Amino acid sequence: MLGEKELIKLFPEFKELVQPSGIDLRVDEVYRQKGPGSLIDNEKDLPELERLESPLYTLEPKTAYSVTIDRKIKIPKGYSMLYVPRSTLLRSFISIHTAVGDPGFYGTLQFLLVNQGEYPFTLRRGERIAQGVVFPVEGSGEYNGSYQEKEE
Ligand SMILES: O=c1ccn([C@H]2C[C@H](O)[C@@H](COP(=O)(O)OP(=O)(O)OP(=O)(O)O)O2)c(=O)[nH]1
Repeated sequence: MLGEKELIKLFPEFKELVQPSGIDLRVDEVYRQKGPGSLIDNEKDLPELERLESPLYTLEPKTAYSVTIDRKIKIPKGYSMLYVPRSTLLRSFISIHTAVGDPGFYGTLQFLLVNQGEYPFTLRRGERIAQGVVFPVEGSGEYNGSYQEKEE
């Protein structure tokens, strides 16, 4: 796992968010599901989303939300990222579900956030909700899938 010094070199645009062993990630937009979806023969039909008004998001009990992270990230070739929740959210009955960040990915990260509790939870746009931890990967190629965005 990479530490602070290496992380600042690899992710200079996240400098102020670098922690001893990861990068803090802040919530940007929050969406509710608006319709059905499917995955059949690897054909994706993602559910329609409805954006919640910011900056104060009210997360209703037993409800799932799709959330974006507040700046685009470039994962350099030769490295992967895993995303883990901020423990304050877990202590508040909020879970965050994430996948792997691939070498070469550029774009907006999107996580699933679920209020598992019995009461509403209020989250402000820009709060830190997760941490990305980075590992070197040997012999990797680069991600070029459907969520890859064009680098500016
Ligand atoms: O929780 C996560 C984890 C990763 N990513 C980003 C970075 C990752 O490189 C990219 C693609 O993730 P993955 O390979 O898991 O997605 P897929 O469904 O297999 O996409 P594709 O079909 O385009 O390969 O999405 C997220 O937005 N959220």
